[in-house]
Amino acid sequence: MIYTITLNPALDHTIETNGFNLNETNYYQRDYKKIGGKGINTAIILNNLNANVISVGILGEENKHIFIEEFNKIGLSNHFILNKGVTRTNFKIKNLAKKSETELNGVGSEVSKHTIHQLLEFLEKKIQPADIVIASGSLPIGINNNIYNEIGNIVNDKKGMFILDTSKENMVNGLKAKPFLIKPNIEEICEILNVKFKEYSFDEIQKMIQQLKDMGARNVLFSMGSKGSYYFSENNEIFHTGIAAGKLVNSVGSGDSMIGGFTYGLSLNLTIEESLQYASAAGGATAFSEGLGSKDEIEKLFKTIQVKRI
Ligand SMILES: Nc1ncnc2c1ncn2[C@@H]1O[C@H](COP(=O)(O)OP(=O)(O)O)[C@@H](O)[C@H]1O
Ligand SMILES: O=P(O)(O)OC[C@H]1O[C@](O)(COP(=O)(O)O)[C@@H](O)[C@@H]1O
Repeated sequence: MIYTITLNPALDHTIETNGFNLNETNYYQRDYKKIGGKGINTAIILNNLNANVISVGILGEENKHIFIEEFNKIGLSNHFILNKGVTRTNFKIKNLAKKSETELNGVGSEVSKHTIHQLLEFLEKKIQPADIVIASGSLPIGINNNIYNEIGNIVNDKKGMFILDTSKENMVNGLKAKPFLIKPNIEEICEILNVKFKEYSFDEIQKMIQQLKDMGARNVLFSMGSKGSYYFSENNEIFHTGIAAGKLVNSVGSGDSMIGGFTYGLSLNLTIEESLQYASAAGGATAFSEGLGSKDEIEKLFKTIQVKRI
């Protein structure tokens, strides 16, 4: 079984505008809302690919129905602990003229100790050897930044495989549980290592990846948006994966989809090259649609992805 954990889900509200000026009244052309949050996005991709996945996490009582209705519609198994208040809305402002995306994410309602305790109890009871557990995203107020370390330790005790996708101190602490995989982009690597966010040479990147491994990461999938990705394995192999060709529609969720595609390959015991092809195909399929990539699109793009051992 694959579990995805989303402690801070979001309703993603995309606003498309031909441009706007700060401190003025502006009008936008179109908007749409999708359920989101990193683990939920990854679970939807895995569900689209017909993998055995359960989406787990915390939802605000007040707008839970929006998520539950969508889970039921797409047939996604789920187990969410309900918390007082509302699940946050994250605004994604797409400037069509400038081809730029600006994100304004909510911090989320405060989560009670009892809620998080219930979630940890559920994981303790359910996780079996060889299960894959993917924990992703930021933390709402009230949750200790050591939580991904705690979850990782539960997964390790149960002999499962732990995958972690988060940032800053949540990642620094989570790395102590030695996750099988992390998938940072350059901005996240800079935040974790506390260095300036800028362009780095490949040699510098390799040193930064080694630092992440020294902190606990076993394998690192370094994603670079439309420049593809590098996979640095625990056996010191390096693979470069190219991207699918297509028209960018909305890249929100591409990173989460990439983790979904890669995990799909892992769950089927595919080769590392094939898993990387699924990772890039899923990321691309999502980038080329308003929501998340469909099975048909991912399978179609899969065949076009080049993976090269460096
Ligand atoms: N415009 C794009 N065209 C094709 N593939 C893309 C595009 N944007 C993202 N992807 C795919 O999705 C992966 C993850 O995207 P990325 O933007 O790096 O993630 P994140 O949102 O976590 O920073 C990329 O490595 C690539 O394979
Ligand atoms: O939990 P965080 O880090 O605040 O991020 C949540 C946001 O990230 C997303 O999961 C998208 O993430 P990616 O674009 O990195 O795949 C959105 O659905 C959501 O709004």
